[in-house]
Amino acid sequence: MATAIKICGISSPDALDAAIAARADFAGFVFFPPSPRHIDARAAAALAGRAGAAIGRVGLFVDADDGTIAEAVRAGRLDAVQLHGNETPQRVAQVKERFRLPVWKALPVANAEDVASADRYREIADLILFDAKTPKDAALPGGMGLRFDWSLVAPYRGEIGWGLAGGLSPANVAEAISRTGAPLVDTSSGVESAAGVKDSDKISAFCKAVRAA
Ligand SMILES: O=C(O)c1ccccc1NCC(=O)[C@H](O)[C@H](O)COP(=O)(O)O
Repeated sequence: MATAIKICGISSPDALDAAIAARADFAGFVFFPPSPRHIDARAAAALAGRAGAAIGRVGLFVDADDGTIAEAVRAGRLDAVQLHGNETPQRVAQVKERFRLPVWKALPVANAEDVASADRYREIADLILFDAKTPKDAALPGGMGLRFDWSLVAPYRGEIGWGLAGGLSPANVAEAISRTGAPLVDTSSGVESAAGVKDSDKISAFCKAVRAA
């Protein structure tokens, strides 16, 4: 089966157009003000209108309240909600019940126990996104271009879908897929020219590399 592609942190029409032209499956919209990729509801609405049905829209939140998620779901016409903070299985279940959308739970990975913790979200989350664990004093809990030891997820046989994130780029994504068998890959800073600035050529190269893998 083809590996699905998510380009996270889309915040401009050019980046959105590049992701669609490169036939990425999902555009990630970041609703987290400290991020250089943060967009507000107005920008999300404009991007959603431009995207139409050409690409799936995943809203990324970090320990957000229902009001924040509701506004973004409406404005960005989101197809899925990605929870990238310390959300418990109970909180994931609440968000799923309240918004009636697929919920992706990001899990920070530094060791085998972190991967095993995905089991807590079984029958609750729709997809687990394994991402690199950021240092305690990091500015952001994701989107830092850090990768983790891919051999940790290679044995993962969870019952729900999963994806791989963290430091993926056009140069390493083929190797990441061949070493992990990830059904979905997610990148952000690996397709940027500066923090928060997506590079259309890198988006195109990333998607080509995934399809060639
Ligand atoms: O991208 C952000 O700014 C961000 C902020 C807060 C939480 C998560 C964030 N990004 C999460 C993603 O989905 C990224 O694609 C993932 O962490 C991989 O990022 P990168 O290592 O830069 O490819």
